[in-house]
Amino acid sequence: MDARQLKIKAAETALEYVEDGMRLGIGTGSTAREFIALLGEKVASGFNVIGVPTSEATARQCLELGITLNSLDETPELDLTIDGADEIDPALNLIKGGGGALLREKIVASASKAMIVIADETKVVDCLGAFPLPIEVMPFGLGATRLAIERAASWLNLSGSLDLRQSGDGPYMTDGGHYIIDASFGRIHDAQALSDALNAIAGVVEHGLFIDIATLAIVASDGGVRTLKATE
Ligand SMILES: O=C(CO)[C@H](O)[C@H](O)COP(=O)(O)O
Repeated sequence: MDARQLKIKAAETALEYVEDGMRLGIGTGSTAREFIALLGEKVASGFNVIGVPTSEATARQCLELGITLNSLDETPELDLTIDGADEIDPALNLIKGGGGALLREKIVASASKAMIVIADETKVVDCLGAFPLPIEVMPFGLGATRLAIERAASWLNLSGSLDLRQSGDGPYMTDGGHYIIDASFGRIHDAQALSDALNAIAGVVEHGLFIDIATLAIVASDGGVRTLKATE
């Protein structure tokens, strides 16, 4: 199976967890896009959900498919969020934000009773960090924030390049009007400590470490689809 077929397989399985009438957080990225396409087919046949999108791109796709959308102001508590991930560790801690939507993704997933991650097998790792960690930062004070990130990382014996994500002629801009720094720290042995250190930096808006948020992962490979539950 090619990569797209694996994403569709994971998305199909995730759809089985969506019940009629659910308030649903809807993720961003190429795997989430396959899920939204399938959800759209179900909605077209009379199934009802209230979706809360995690990005403008997801909102556009949902609206094209006739999926009802609300904001988190209108619907502040969600039953379930379904989203992709860049890495998944055995405790179901994640790196997210490869698609640039990590802030809204974390807000939406945190407002949900459960979060199901959909992915192909390549996203499953023993230890987070091969994928550069996206860190969403304020454009104001970028140099100072970058230095603070470097220092915070070095206290945790982490180092590596901090690359300002680019798009076209300039820095990539998130839906929230922020920049993203992709931090290549390598293996992150203590994700909680790094999360705490990054959250303490004034110019950091959010980062792509999702700790204790995902409740289930649906992972597709050539051998079939398996579900992973968090291990302590
Ligand atoms: O976090 C994300 C977007 O911010 C995506 O869920 C993540 O990048 C995975 O994307 P894909 O399904 O395209 O591999």
